[in-house]
Amino acid sequence: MKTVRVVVVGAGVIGFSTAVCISEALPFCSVTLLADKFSPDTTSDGAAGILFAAQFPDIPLERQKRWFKDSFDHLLAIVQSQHAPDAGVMLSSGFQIFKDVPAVKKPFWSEFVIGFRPMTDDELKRFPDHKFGQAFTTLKCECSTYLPWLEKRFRKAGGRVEQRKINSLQELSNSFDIIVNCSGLGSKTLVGDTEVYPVRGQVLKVEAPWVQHFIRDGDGKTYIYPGIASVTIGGTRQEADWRLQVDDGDTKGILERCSRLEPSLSKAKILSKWVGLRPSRRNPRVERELVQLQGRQVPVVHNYGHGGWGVTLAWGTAVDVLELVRQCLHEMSPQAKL
Ligand SMILES: Cc1cc2nc3c(=O)[nH]c(=O)nc-3n(C[C@H](O)[C@H](O)[C@H](O)COP(=O)(O)OP(=O)(O)OC[C@H]3O[C@@H](n4cnc5c(N)ncnc54)[C@H](O)[C@@H]3O)c2cc1C
Ligand SMILES: O=C([O-])CC(=O)C(=O)O
Repeated sequence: MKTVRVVVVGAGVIGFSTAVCISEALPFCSVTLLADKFSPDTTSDGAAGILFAAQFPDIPLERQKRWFKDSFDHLLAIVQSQHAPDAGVMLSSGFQIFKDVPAVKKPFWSEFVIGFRPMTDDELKRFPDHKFGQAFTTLKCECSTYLPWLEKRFRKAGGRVEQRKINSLQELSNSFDIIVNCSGLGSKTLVGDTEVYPVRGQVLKVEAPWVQHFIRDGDGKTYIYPGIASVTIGGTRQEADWRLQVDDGDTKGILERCSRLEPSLSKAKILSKWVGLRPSRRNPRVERELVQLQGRQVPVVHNYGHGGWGVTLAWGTAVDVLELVRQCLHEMSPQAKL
């Protein structure tokens, strides 16, 4: 089969996962990953990286389960291999706690994480403001280590990397046969998607090696995630807020809320403060379409809009994109064996 030129736009966790998936599975494709920002300057780099998810309203639950399971199994296999220390992935055990008993006590992903169970009354005593809790072991994927590791894996599979900003998909249509759009919040301007919007999140990294378990308030605004070299504490969820500067009021609020859950954190040294804009959308967009570019129909596969769950869903949605790229290839060349 003739070499098919594929371009993946985006060097965050969605772009690199997708590029690795395609380049490893389809060796007759030449894959280029193109982006204006690379690690450590993407949104993905600052994410806490905990594998955890909320349910999207209009995506079939079976598909969301598959996204979660594929990602979990992929990262768990890394943890269980000799690559774990280089890839920045670790197991993480802890608690999600609720001030009021939630309507759904067993989220859809509870069957994929390890040892999911309700917290005991004894465990809940530590959190007098909370009435209910879930204990489980999940994974934490630190993208500032994971992205360079994926990039090496991508290059090993023959992938090429280029740093530049694209103002329109037209710029790519002469050089590539298939365009894969993983540009996150950039899709707002790149493909004119008015549905994608920022949800600002601020987090701090603190030195607190004695904190061994994660604690997440079910409201999604307060969390403590021990990581490989530091503990990420957060956070904020500010819709349609484009500010990338650290806000001192948010820093104070994060320290107060987290110290209420884990009082020893008031003594922890702050190592860094960070703000990122979650590429949010009612549902992530994982689909293909034909776009008229420079007088011809070009297959474009989209994979963006994962909001606060991009690290969690990256590998699972990349597997779907691989299937969508296969469908594009089949339409371009129905006789080819893929
Ligand atoms: C505070 C915070 C905590 C988080 N914690 C978690 C967590 O614990 N678990 C979890 O699963 N998720 C978490 N997230 C969410 C996660 O960070 C995102 O869902 C994820 O990073 C999105 O990845 P992405 O690759 O789509 O976007 P990005 O990482 O933003 O990457 C987008 C890429 O597209 C490129 N690009 C965009 N436009 C163009 C253009 N026109 N031309 C060229 N390149 C372009 C950019 O340069 C960049 O390389 C968190 C987010 C925040 C802010
Ligand atoms: O909500 C969490 O636990 C972490 C996260 O994904 C985010 O801040 O977006």
